[in-house]
Amino acid sequence: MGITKICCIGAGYVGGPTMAIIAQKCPHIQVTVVDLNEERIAAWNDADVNNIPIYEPGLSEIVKEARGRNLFFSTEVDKAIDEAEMIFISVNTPTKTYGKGKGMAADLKYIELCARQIAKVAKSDKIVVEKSTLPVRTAEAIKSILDNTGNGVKFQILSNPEFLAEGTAVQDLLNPDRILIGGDTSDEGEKAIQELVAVYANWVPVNQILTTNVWSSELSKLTANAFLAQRISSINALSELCEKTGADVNEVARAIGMDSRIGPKFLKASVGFGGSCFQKDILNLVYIAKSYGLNEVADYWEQVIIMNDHQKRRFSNNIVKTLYNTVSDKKIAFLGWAFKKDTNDTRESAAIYVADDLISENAKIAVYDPKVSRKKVLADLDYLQSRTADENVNSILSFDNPYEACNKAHAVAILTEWDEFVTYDWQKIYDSMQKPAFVFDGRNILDKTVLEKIGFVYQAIGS
Ligand SMILES: NC(=O)C1=CN([C@@H]2O[C@H](COP(=O)(O)OP(=O)(O)OC[C@H]3O[C@@H](n4cnc5c(N)ncnc54)[C@H](O)[C@@H]3O)[C@@H](O)[C@H]2O)C=CC1
Ligand SMILES: O=C(O)[C@H]1O[C@H](OP(=O)(O)OP(=O)(O)OC[C@H]2O[C@@H](n3ccc(=O)[nH]c3=O)[C@H](O)[C@@H]2O)[C@H](O)[C@@H](O)[C@@H]1O
Repeated sequence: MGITKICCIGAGYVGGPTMAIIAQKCPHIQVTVVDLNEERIAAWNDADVNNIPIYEPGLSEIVKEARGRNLFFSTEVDKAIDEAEMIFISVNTPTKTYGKGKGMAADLKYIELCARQIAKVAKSDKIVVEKSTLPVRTAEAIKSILDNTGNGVKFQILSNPEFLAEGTAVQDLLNPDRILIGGDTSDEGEKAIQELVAVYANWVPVNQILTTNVWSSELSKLTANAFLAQRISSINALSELCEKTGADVNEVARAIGMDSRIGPKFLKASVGFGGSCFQKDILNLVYIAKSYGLNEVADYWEQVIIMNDHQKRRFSNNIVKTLYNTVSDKKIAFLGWAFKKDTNDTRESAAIYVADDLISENAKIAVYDPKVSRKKVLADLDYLQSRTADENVNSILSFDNPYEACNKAHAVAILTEWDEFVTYDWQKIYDSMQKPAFVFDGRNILDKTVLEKIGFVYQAIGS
């Protein structure tokens, strides 16, 4: 038969880019991305594609090509559900902030709302695809809602987790390492799996499309994120030991990464990993393990988060200690606020926690990030509820120009690895700063020899 109409619920960091690529690669399929957030949909529809709500290299060009042809953004959720043969659920699944599992379990209220809405609206058979990252066995709950509250139409539920990383979303979607599709092992389930395989096969080699049972697929997503984050916490744990022993973590990472069994990726020591998913997904994994009574399994994975929190705190403590045990009323310039380069996303960024610690010590934080607004920085700090919004406003200075951010600062802290930071005129920055001028490089991107020659006191992670 072949799918001709797709709907995606959730126009966020995953739904938007993923559907843009499907639309680009499958001109014969009409793709409608819906969201309750009117402002977000309006931004996706902005006549100037540079104003789409998500910054990803290469994305605006693809949206420009497909939008209005076979890619649509809308707030008419019911209409899009009704028309589509295949519905992707790509809504947020944050950590619960209330009730049972607070601070650990995934909050599935948005997922359940989607399932209920699909059940209410659907008049013809649908394939429902879990694109959001979900706890293992969520498909069971979705199926129960669809089958028991629907209009008697038949639903097939597939799990199709997304592995894209922000900042490289377009490339990751165009050339994925693999596409994972989990489904029911019945004949109908197999048929649904093949419908989704056929969509991806428009650009992904079929031998890279992996099909599994639905539980393996759901659990593989949490497992992949746990393994990736674990590598960062492992190298960050060693960075502290390097600082004590005279070893250099970059050299250690290079040496172990050349072992083909270990491999070179995800071994970059840093101020700590951020992003909307690593922490949330590991906490979710820990919660699931605990709920089955697997306490050793839970403790094992929880250590990845404990180490990451330690790494962020260690960075801020070191700034205070090095600046003669007080940062009160001192201007500390933050280069970078996003959780990694090439994205405007700040969720769980290490910068937020480091700034929070320093503001508690009465520091003034001067922020420059090429893609993050002052509004976002303040919202991130307010969310922590460490102090009043007014106090945050008084503690954060925002700049559109990095040289002004660093002017008269006591220290510069690198929080994000934006490429442009390396190209700055560091002599000019040095000349404008208070002396001694300190640089705390939370991303190990600057050249120690060059900076020390200029006169900086330079400290990196793990050396
Ligand atoms: N951000 C990332 O890089 C990745 C995220 N994921 C997973 O994908 C899922 C989505 O993540 P993001 O796109 O980052 O989230 P997001 O927060 O950027 O987007 C989710 C969107 O869903 C909308 N929404 C929520 N409930 C809705 C409803 N009932 N009807 C219509 N719209 C609704 C929200 O308004 C929001 O715009 C999460 O489960 C996440 O773990 C997976 C891989 C990568
Ligand atoms: O489920 C998700 O949301 C996604 O989570 C991560 O992607 P993302 O968080 O966008 O970005 P990463 O490149 O993984 O970086 C995460 C954090 O780790 C940090 N990091 C990464 C690599 C490294 O070696 N060291 C390090 O500190 C980054 O700076 C960043 O703060 C995964 O890489 C994706 O495969 C996954 O789809």
